[in-house]
Amino acid sequence: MTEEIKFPELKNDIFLKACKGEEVPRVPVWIMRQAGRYLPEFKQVRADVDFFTVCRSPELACKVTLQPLDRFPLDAAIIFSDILVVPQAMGLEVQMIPGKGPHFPNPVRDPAELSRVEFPVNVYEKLGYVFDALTLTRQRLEGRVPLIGFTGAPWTLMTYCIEGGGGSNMSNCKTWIYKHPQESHKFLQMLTRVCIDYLLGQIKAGAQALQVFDSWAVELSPELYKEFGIPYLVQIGKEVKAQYPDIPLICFAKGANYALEELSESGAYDVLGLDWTIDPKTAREYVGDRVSLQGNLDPCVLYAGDQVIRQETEKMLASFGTRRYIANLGHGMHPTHPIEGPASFVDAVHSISEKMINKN
Ligand SMILES: Cc1c2[nH]c(c1CCC(=O)O)Cc1[nH]c(c(CCC(=O)O)c1C)Cc1[nH]c(c(CCC(=O)O)c1C)Cc1[nH]c(c(C)c1CCC(=O)O)C2
Repeated sequence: MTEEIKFPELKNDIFLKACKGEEVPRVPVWIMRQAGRYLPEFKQVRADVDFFTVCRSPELACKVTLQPLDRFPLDAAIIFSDILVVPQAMGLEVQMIPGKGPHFPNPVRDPAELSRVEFPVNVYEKLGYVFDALTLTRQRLEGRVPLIGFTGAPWTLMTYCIEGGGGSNMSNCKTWIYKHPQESHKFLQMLTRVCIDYLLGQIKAGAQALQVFDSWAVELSPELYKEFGIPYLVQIGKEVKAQYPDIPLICFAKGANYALEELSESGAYDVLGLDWTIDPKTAREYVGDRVSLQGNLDPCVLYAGDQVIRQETEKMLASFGTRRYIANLGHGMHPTHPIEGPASFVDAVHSISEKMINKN
């Protein structure tokens, strides 16, 4: 194992403090997909370079990670990459088709094809470029804010591997679940192992917090998610925590509001992310004081102009309160969002929450 890398001292730790439920002078805010196509400077980088080439070039990945931070006073950076680098590391081809999204030319349609999936994976060999991007970015951040690493959750990754892309009704993947439950568990367990090694590598490379994205949790019934989703999320959180108890772990299981209670009781995560389909007070009732919450402004609010953004942000803050809370959207930025949207949102979170905290 390599020696621990030396990094610049952290100057803004309010995001890390909120993850652990400590007091903060204002509510921290970052935005899912804060680097992306709504930024002209991102589009400029992408004009000449393919999406996964950006991911594989530490200099470029670092550059686009820092772009939103140079525009907005965000309280955390998230490394520029994609959840689909994990299937790539397992030998599956993934293309990013402009205007359409990810595409697997040869999805794993049948359990007999599991032999095509490379396992075990040496993440240092296959995903070393992500680790290099994290180390470089943490250096270049100069301690401005903490750096978040991430992975897709096993269930969400499995849906892409089997369906070959988004936008389907998950019929192939659900056929696996219903018809081949054992093989489904086998595939999920393989993905879980790689996710754990990948997250541990990200911490060693400089990630100061980690988020697990289960973007397609919403596709499973509560009963199926309990069997095919939650246990793997818990395994990931527990194994990473066993080695790095101080690194905050965030779980964003989009649409699985019914899972909040169980996830909060598992002890595997410090923070649970919410989309906009749940009222903050209801979410807090489910999770008690066991975890911090993150979210959950409807991304479409960012189309509505400064006044509406401030009004909706104020309502959101009033409902979450300022403790054990990280402001974010309920899902990622859209490519069509106006650039003024995040500016108003970030400023509203900071100024309104600061007033709320000073009143107390
Ligand atoms: C499901 C998922 C993916 N990727 C990711 C998820 C989970 C989060 C979510 O649910 O949104 C995660 C992701 N993808 C990207 C990041 C970067 C970090 C950030 O700024 O948040 C993160 C955290 C960059 C990206 N990943 C992608 C882009 C846009 C593609 C481009 O630049 O051409 C970016 C900036 C492409 C991508 N990658 C993926 C899809 C479905 C798409 C197409 C979406 C679209 O076109 O809007 C898979």
